[in-house]
Amino acid sequence: MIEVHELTKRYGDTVAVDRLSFQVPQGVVTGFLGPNGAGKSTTMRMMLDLDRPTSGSVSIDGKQYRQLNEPLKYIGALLEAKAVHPGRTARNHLLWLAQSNRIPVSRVNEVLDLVGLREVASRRSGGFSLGMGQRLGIAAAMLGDPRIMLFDEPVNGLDPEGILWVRTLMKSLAQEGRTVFVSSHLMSEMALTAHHLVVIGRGRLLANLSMNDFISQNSHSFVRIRTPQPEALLDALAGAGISSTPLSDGGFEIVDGDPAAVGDLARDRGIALHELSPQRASLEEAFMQMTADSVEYRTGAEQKKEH
Ligand SMILES: Nc1ncnc2c1ncn2[C@@H]1O[C@H](COP(=O)(O)OP(=O)(O)OP(=O)(O)O)[C@@H](O)[C@H]1O
Repeated sequence: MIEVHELTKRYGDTVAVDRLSFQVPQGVVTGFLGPNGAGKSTTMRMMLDLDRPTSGSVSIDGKQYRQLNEPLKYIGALLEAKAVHPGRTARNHLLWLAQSNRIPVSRVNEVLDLVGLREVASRRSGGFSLGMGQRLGIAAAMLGDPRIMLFDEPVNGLDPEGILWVRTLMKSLAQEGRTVFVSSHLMSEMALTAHHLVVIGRGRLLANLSMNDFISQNSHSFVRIRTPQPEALLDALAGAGISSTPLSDGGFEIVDGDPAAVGDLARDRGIALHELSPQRASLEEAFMQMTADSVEYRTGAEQKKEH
C-alpha cells in the first residue's frame, strides 16, 4: 500500500504537484492518469525519494522510502528516464543492481527469463531497441521481488506485441497480490489494464475511483437520428413515450434508445429516416472532458474552439 498525503512540489513558480492525497491499494492495477505535464512523473519520483517534496509525504507500507533497508525488495520502478549505462550488458546491469541490494545472483537469470531477455543478456544495452530497453527496465524493477511496483508510461513507443505483453504482466503482478501503480496519458490504454484510477490535472487530484465507476459514469450509449420530417418524428417519439434531445445539426439523440423500436415507429408513420445509428461515448472523450481545464499546452486552434 502506498499512501500519498498532502504532497506538494514546487519548481520556482511552477506548482508541479499540489496538495495531492490518495492511496494505492494492493492486489489491483491502479492507473495514474493525467495530461502531459500534470505532475505524474514528479509524483512518482517523490514516491521513490528521487525528488524531495516541498511539503507533504509518501509512505510505503507505513514507512518513508529512506527508512527502507534494501529498497528494491519493497518497491520496484520503471521510470521514463533510462538509468542503464549503455556500455553495460543487460546481465551486468542486473548483477550490479542485485549486488547493491543483497539480492541472490540466481535471481538475475530468473528475471531475464521473465522478461524474455535471456538470449541477449550478454549484449550491451546501448544497442537495445526501445522494447528491449523497456523489458530490461522491467527486469530491474522485478529483481527484488517487491510487493509494490511503479511504472511510468510503460507502453510509450512499444509495438502492439510489446503493449500486450506489458498489459498482461501488470495484471498478473497485481493478481499475485502486489500493488501496481502505472502512469499513462492514454485513457484507452488504462481502460484495458487498470482496475482503479487516480486522475490528476495541474498537480491536483481530479478523480479517485474504480474503473467500473468511471465507465458507468462516463460512457453512455445513445441513438443518433436524422430525418427530413423532424416534426412528425418528434410527435411520434413523444407519443411512444420516448424522450429525445435535438442536436445542432438538425438531428436528434435518444439516450439508451433502441434503434429497432425507433425504426419501426418511423416506418409505421411513413417517416423517412436518413440516419439511425447507435453510438457510444468514448472513455477517451470523458477523460478529455475531465481534464480539459488542466491541459498544460494547447494549440491556438484548440484554445479558440473553447471560446
Ligand atoms: N526538474 C524540473 N524543473 C522544473 N520544472 C519541472 C521539473 N520537473 C517537472 N517540472 C514541471 O512540473 C510539471 C509537471 O511535470 P511532470 O513531468 O511531473 O508531468 P507528467 O504528468 O509526468 O507529464 P508527462 O506525461 O509529459 O511526462 C510540468 O509543468 C513540468 O514542466
